[in-house]
Amino acid sequence: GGARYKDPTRPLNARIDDLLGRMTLAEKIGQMSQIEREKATPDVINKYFIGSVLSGGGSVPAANAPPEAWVKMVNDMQGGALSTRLGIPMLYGIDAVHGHGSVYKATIFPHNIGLGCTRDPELVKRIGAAVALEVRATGIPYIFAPCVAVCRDPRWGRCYESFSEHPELVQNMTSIISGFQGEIPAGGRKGVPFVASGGRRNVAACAKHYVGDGGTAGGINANDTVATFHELLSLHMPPYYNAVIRGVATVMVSYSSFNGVKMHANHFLVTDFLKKRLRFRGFVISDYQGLDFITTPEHADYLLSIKLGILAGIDMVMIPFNYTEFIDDLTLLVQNGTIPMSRIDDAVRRILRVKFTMGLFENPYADTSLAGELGKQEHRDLAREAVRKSLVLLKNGKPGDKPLLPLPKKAYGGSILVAGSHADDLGSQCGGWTITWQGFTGNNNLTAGTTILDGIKRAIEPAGTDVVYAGNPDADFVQRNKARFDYAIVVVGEPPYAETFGDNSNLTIPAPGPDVIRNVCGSIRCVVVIVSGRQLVVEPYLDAIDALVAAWLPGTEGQGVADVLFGDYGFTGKLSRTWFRSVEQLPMNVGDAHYDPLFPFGFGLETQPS
Ligand SMILES: OC[C@@H]1[C@@H](O)[C@H](O)[C@@H](O)c2nc(-c3ccccc3)cn21
Repeated sequence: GGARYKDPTRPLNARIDDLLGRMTLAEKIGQMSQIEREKATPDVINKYFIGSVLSGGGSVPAANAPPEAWVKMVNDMQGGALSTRLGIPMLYGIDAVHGHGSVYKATIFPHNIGLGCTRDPELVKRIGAAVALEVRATGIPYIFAPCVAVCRDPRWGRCYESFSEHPELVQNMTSIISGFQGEIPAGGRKGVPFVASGGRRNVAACAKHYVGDGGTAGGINANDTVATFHELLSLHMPPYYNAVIRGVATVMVSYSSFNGVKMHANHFLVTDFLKKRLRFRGFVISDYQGLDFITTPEHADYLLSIKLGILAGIDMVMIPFNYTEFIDDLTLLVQNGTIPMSRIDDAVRRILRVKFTMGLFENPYADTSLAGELGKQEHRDLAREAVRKSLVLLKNGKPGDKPLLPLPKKAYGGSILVAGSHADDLGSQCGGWTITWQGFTGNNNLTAGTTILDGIKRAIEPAGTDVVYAGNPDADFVQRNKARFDYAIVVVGEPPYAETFGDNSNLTIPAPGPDVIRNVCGSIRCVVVIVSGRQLVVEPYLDAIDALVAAWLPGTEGQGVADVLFGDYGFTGKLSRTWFRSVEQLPMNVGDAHYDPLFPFGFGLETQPS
């Protein structure tokens, strides 16, 4: 009958050995190449034996593309791969880091900083399973998630992608991997790549960014993590222990350096530690142009970059555009003996192991049968539950006052005031990695969701109470009207950002937030809700504020904020990060010898459902 590797009844390693033994160098190097979808025509995939394709942030087949369009795009590319001599299926990857963020009408869940505040690994696992279904709805089998960074400095632009500053909390949240990929069956082998259900309702995951991405000096993105090996192992490595045991299929290398050595060129940490000591058996993927950035300036010596990266132990390269240069240079390096064939074979073996294990050979094509999973109400309800559990109540009533929260749903003075830009801004409440790489602001129809203001209006009992919204009320407006309002809800915060665009050394609430707080809270009992990717400077305003809530980046289900503000549910969230008094204290993390926080790690007031 057909070639042994095509026979799913044969042992995994027999299939790998049979296929590897048939492959030319060009076919092997093709498997190690991941290109951007803009370049990935069926012909290019066929001609260069391309093994993987990605969507970078915001790279979509069309604006507001429905699931069917995604499925068609992925399947057309797959046709190019399956028509090669050996018919090895290609693997399509995308960043689904808080839901299927690039896709129109996907459910957008709270970013990881908020999920860490839920302290609920089971909830987070359920989120992983829901995200996997929404990703599969679009025909995609692989995601560049979860980020398991241990962010040690909130000045880092990616701190919201980190579950916590505390390694143990991040370790607990690796349960999301078992949601994405499926749970290893009882008695099943741990520590080997695992994707359940024959790759129909689960996706291959990616623990990132290996290692120490959250520990860079000053929180400067992609910079240098200066630490002892012991500090690295105790602070940044622990989530990878859990990820490997849970069968994570892939690991992505960090742009950052460890004590001045680029992680993308770090043979000791990638090969000796991750592959040998931790016995990681999946494949290691570079970050986007990660090889180019090994040199300064980037791409200054691509042959050297490839040599260092591949010899360090990188198996798949997120090139992602100039694939002919990569393929030609790697071919040259193998043919002149710089890179031994054994290294190439190890890389290809790992890639094939993941593709066989996840059922990609048996199910290379997607279908539209799961289209209804995208943005399904059950997933939105799950996201709303996550929003409720992620909010942290930091203050509830001034000294001597009775608590302000939960708020009454009726205002006996006739009105309540909602103020602040972030009350009515779906894009800002979602944050980065939403529809585009950097995210968006406003309520345009770029995706579907419920703003915090929408949620407040639905919670308020219609009769006899009107909700007045003012994005940026001045002192005069408040003075003239304050008697009308029983209380005010002030929602301020950060604009969306991603990666280096989020690096920030002052962490002040962006204007006009502080003015809105002062104008409103100076005259009306107020609860301030902060929508942000991290802790911000609040101490100067704290005395004027009656109640303070950290909402992080809640995503599309803004209703969850109203649920706890109005007491349908109690506040239960606990800080996943230390809330500093001032940025001069940073970095300052739980366990530090000198620890003088405004609100400590683990802090969170509770309220009872009313
Ligand atoms: O989207 C793919 C990966 C993602 O998985 C990584 O977490 C992230 O570090 C990343 N940055 C870029 C990227 C950075 C600058 C310009 C263009 C793209 C691309 N990517």
